[in-house]
Amino acid sequence: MAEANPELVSAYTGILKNIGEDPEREGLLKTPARAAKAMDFFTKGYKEDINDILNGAIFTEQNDEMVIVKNIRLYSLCEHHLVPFYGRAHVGYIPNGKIIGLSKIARIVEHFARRLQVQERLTRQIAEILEKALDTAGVAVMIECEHMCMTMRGVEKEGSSTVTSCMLGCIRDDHKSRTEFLSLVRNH
Ligand SMILES: Nc1nc2c(ncn2[C@@H]2O[C@H](COP(=O)(O)OP(=O)(O)OP(=O)(O)O)[C@@H](O)[C@H]2O)c(=O)[nH]1
Ligand SMILES: [Zn+2]
Repeated sequence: MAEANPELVSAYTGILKNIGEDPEREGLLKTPARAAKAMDFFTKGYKEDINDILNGAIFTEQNDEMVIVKNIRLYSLCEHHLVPFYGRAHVGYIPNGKIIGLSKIARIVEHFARRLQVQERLTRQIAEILEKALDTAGVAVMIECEHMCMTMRGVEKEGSSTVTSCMLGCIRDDHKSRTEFLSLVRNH
């Protein structure tokens, strides 16, 4: 595994000191390096190129029925508090001559989740990249997450969840497509 980023390591050493801990005690000696590597992983989306995910996984196919990948587990970091929010994404689209490898839909979710986010923007970014890459007839993304900034701190509402959606093209405009998406994702 790559070495930890030295600036991040020293920032975490500072955090340990500032919360009243002793970074020299045995249990914490490697903690700044471990935390730096963990933070690098939580934000790995910044270093990825979306084209590496998309390239080679888009195929010509004359199918115009809705495709849905649901219950894609995601973990992200709230940009306001740097604490996790996590849950599931449901992604659907209606092709318009092109389809994408199914695993790439989960990789797209991962790409945009692994950075500092708000749930609304995450939802929209996933929908917009699919629309752009596939020139879809319609796209729908629904995300349900628990925000730890609302459960383990702040308002402390354990069990509350936030649902966001972004619908584009015919799924936004056509009542039947929208209902089809909603009924398929709710049926789990
Ligand atoms: N819309 C949106 N808000 C979020 C998201 N994640 C966290 N927040 C909210 O961001 C807001 C930040 O509000 P502030 O009043 O500046 O922060 P705060 O004093 O820590 O607020 P509390 O969480 O209410 O204690 C809070 O209401 C959070 O619930 C998100 O993904 N989307
Ligand atoms: Zn937050």
